[in-house]
Amino acid sequence: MIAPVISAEAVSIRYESRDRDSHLAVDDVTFEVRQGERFVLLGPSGCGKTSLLMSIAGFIKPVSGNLQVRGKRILGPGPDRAVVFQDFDQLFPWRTVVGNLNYAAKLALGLRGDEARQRSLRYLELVGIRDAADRYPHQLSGGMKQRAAIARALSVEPALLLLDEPFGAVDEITRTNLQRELVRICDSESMTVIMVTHSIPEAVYLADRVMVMSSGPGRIQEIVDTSAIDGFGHPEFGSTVEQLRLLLEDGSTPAVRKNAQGAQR
Ligand SMILES: Nc1ncnc2c1ncn2[C@@H]1O[C@H](COP(=O)(O)OP(=O)(O)OP(=O)(O)O)[C@@H](O)[C@H]1O
Repeated sequence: MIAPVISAEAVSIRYESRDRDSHLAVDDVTFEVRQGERFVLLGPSGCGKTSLLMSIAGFIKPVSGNLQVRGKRILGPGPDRAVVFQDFDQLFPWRTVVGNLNYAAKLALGLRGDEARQRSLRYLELVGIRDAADRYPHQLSGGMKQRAAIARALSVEPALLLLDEPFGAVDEITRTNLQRELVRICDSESMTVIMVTHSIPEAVYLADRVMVMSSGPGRIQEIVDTSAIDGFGHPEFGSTVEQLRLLLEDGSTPAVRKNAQGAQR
């Protein structure tokens, strides 16, 4: 049997600090993410979504539990996992925007010269900043930097893409384009995505499954199957958004609980 792309078993994350007691951010979380799946983490601010994503990226070590990528324990970051952070400053400041993408194409795909540049420009076009290709990161707005980081991550077509609220700073039209493009690329490349968002409609649109977390410390509340909903116009789109909203607000609703149980595949 093929190992899941990500397997988290009883994972807990704790922050230690000198000036206050240690803080349990994520408590005993167990889930799996399969090949080609888009798995979205949804929950109130501070429930540990970013911490969990960063531990999958290999930047944070859980205090207990077992976290594996394709059956191997995660010991640190790796080229199999591309990350787009919330932070705007993710690009190399000494390279132009297209230079940043070219460098990634060289490292990840072995592309150079015109082949790399043409590919990079295609992805910049996709996120709507083709005209800024030859600018340096400090010459871009926050939203443009974020789009460049997304273009760079998508352009190397990683096996696992980790996205932390990637579309928060972009305008509505670009956001819709990026969402659509993400779905297209994931489907055509069978790319696996784990994504944090605060937007319930975005979660329902993008996800195959939504993991709803509760806070204090972060635990899994429900894992809801949304894979049948293939667009904003799907007849169950609105009701699923509403169900997730209620789930976030006050724990659970019977309808969502029933769906979620079916979804625990
Ligand atoms: N470096 C750190 N040191 C100490 N505590 C931290 C650190 N990073 C996060 N925390 C705490 O861990 C908890 C989870 O934080 P995290 O950023 O993972 O939550 P989140 O769900 O991603 O929040 P948001 O939606 O606001 O981004 C919070 O209580 C936060 O204050």
